[in-house]
Amino acid sequence: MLKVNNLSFNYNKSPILKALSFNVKPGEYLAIIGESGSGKSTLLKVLRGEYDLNNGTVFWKKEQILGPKHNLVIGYDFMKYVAQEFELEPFISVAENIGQHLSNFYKEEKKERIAELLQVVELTAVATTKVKLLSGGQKQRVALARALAKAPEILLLDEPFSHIDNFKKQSLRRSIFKYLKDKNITCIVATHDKEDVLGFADNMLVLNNNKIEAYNTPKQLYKDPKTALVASFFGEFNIINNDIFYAHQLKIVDSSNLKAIVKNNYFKGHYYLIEANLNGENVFLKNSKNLEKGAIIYLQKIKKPH
Ligand SMILES: Nc1ncnc2c1ncn2[C@@H]1O[C@H](COP(=O)(O)OP(=O)(O)OP(=O)(O)O)[C@@H](O)[C@H]1O
Repeated sequence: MLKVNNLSFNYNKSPILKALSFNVKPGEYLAIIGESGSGKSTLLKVLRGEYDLNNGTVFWKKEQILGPKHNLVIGYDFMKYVAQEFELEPFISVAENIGQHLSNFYKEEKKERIAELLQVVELTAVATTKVKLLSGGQKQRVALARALAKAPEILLLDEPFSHIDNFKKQSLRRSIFKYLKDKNITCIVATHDKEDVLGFADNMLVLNNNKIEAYNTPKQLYKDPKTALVASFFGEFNIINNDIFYAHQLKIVDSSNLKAIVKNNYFKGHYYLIEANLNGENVFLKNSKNLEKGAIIYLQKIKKPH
């Protein structure tokens, strides 16, 4: 179990993380979300021992994670971290980068391990290509495979799919998260993208104002977002009479006391997102057809989220 107890951290005077406490079980996937600058990357770095804490403790099983004041070399062997800027060796091949820290003593095992990881990150076709010739997204996948090479107990990932194109992203996510579950690797991922979370993460931690604003399963937070920040992670939402409603929870009806004027239509594929003005406030709803600007519509809240 990763046990984070009362963790506080500042780079200088102003606090970045204040009194955070949470646990992550072996094999669990915890997603860290929050606005840009909320401290997601900082939290990952602190968890790997890159900085000394101002207060609190972090333990993995019986071992305390400590910062540079206590360790000559930053980091721990059982934990791997993939930063937003991944550091690879540009002049050697993809396979060589992945196997860089694997022992040459067991040549056959090393070869098999590299082949397995190339498959997980879907890079078998470029195994012998020099890394400097790869795209940003391919490099990101090499960094992921390299972090997995020595089978860490915990993996810390900062925006792991941010450089990867939409065609590849979904299959890659499924492949990576399945691999991590199969191998019981604990995983903490900082992300902006709900697609990294929904269907994969066991729990979600929302950082805001230096603190944990919400911590629960993605399903629970989706069904009952207590704050606008949590709701905004999942999609367009509205606050009507102090209640939060997603865009799909507003329906157009023949008449109601929620009278709105259509301002804009956005084509979204299988639906249109309609922006309308309701008593001076912007509201968003989903509709199968686009609507004329200026049209008067009546809305009904179709489902209370909780
Ligand atoms: N090395 C540093 N020294 C001083 N301040 C820093 C340092 N790194 C980050 N910060 C500050 O700490 C705060 C949190 O930054 P952090 O990168 O952890 O946020 P984040 O949530 O990961 O953001 P993003 O989603 O944009 O990556 C920001 O205000 C940032 O300016």
